[in-house]
Parts: sequence; C-alpha cells; structure tokens
Amino acid sequence: MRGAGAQDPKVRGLEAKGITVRYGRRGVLDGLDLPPLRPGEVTVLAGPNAAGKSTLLRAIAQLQPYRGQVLLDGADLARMPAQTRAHAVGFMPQTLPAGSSLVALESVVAALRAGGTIPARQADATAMAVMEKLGIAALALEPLSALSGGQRQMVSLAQAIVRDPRLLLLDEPTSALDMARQVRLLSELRRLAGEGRIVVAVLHDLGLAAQWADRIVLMHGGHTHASGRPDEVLTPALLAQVYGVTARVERCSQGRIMILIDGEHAPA
Ligand SMILES: Nc1ncnc2c1ncn2[C@@H]1O[C@H](COP(=O)(O)OP(=O)(O)OP(=O)(O)O)[C@@H](O)[C@H]1O
Repeated sequence: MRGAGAQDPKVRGLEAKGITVRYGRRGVLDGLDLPPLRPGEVTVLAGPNAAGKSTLLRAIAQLQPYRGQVLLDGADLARMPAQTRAHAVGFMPQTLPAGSSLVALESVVAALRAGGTIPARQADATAMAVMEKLGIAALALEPLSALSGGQRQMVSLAQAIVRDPRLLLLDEPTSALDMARQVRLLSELRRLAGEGRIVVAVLHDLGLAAQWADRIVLMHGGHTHASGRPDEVLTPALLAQVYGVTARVERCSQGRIMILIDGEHAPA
C-alpha cells in the first residue's frame, strides 16, 4: 500500500478532460471528456460534420484555445515548453497551408527543425528517410504547390511524423488518398502505434475506422457520445442517434464490419 502523500504513478497515454471550446458565442465542445487513450492504440474520432472533431484535435495539439485539461503521460500539454511539446506531438492538418514556395523535402526538413536546431545534412537525411518509408521519395524536389491533393497529404504525414512524436494527431489523413495509399498510410499508423505511440485520427469513412481502429470515439453535440471497440460503437442504434441514418451493420469474413446505409432515419 502506498503511503500518504505518495505520488500517483504517472498515467501513460493521453487524457482530455472537460474540454470546452467556444467560437464567439457558439459553443462547439461542451466539457468533452475522452477515455484515456493508451500507447499502442489507434483511436478514430468520428461524428457528423461540424461535430467539433477538428476543433478537438487542434485543442489537444494546443493550436486552439480551450478550457479543460490535456495530459500526455501525466504532463499538462498546455504547460509544456513549446520545444518539448514539438517533440512530443505531431499534428497533420486537414489541408496543408496553400501558397508555400518550398519543395516537399524542404517542408519536411522545416517540420523537423521546428523541434530544435539540427545540422543541415542530418536534417536532410532524416527527412529523406521518412519520405522513403512513405514511398514519396520521388517527390522530394517537387514544389508543394505542384503536388496533387493525395501527394500533399502524404507529404503532410511525413511532416507530422518526422520528429518521431509520442502523440500523433491526424485530421482526415486519408481524404485525398486512393485505396492503395489509404492502406499504406493506415498501415504506417498501425506500425507507429505498435511501437508505443498514441495515434488519434479523424476519419469519416467508418469502414476504414472499423478495419484499422482499436477504438472509435463518436462525437455528437459537443460531447463524447460513445466510445469503445469498433464492434461496440458501430451499431445501428448509435449510428441512428449520431448521424440520423438507418444503417445495417454486417459482419463479413475475418471479423470485418461493413456498414450499409439504407437512408436517412425517420424521426419518431
Ligand atoms: N475558426 C472558426 N471560427 C468560427 N467557427 C468555427 C471555426 N472553426 C470551426 N468553427 C465551427 O465549429 C464547428 C465545429 O467545426 P469542426 O471543424 O471542429 O467540425 P468537424 O467535426 O471537424 O467537421 P467536419 O467533419 O465537417 O470537418 C462548426 O460549426 C464550425 O463552423
């Protein structure tokens, strides 16, 4: 038994408690709690348009003012020195900012250097290694402005993971990718989680979420409406409550889940 005043063992993983975000007078997140998200897990944030998924991801990344608490391995991310946080957290936005004059490799090097000074040759080699791993080495010298949407998304992933963060936050990372690259990206997320990272991705495609996520958090009305394993969350009742659709959930071979939408849910 621990003695009085002993420190609690450090909680490993990501905790978000009471997250509240307002845009002017409009409340978007209303004291939202996430279940503890553990290293090794891929968590998908899902929910209807405007549910606040991007807002939550940005709040966790400290890119969005919020009330509440975000703890990474027990440390308050809001109080963490910026450079420590830059090493701890990788964020992949929904879209890369337009108008960059950098080539792809330079943009990945710039993301690496946001975590601190690093000799040029080493930075180039690290960035190039990440691009090779993602199968985009051939894009290294292409201007960002000349890339397709899917190519930009893969470069954006390279930027997010190049500092080897403990926590990886990704906002609709597969939205512009073809089937093969979706699989490549999601396999890479699984691999990163398998190495002990915490991976949180917003996905609209619940079929992909069912296949790749350890846990799905369904957001609705500024709160976490449900969370759990894909088979616990992807139920006709919860899909009706959150999306207003009539859905069938079919079990296929290898335990895969397929969701068939029959139409909009007729309100009782
Ligand atoms: N910078 C902003 N200023 C004002 N309102 C905003 C801002 N960003 C988002 N919102 C509003 O907050 C709400 C949640 O937006 P958010 O982008 O977080 O939702 P989302 O769940 O990611 O949506 P989607 O699935 O459509 O991408 C929306 O009503 C949106 O209009």
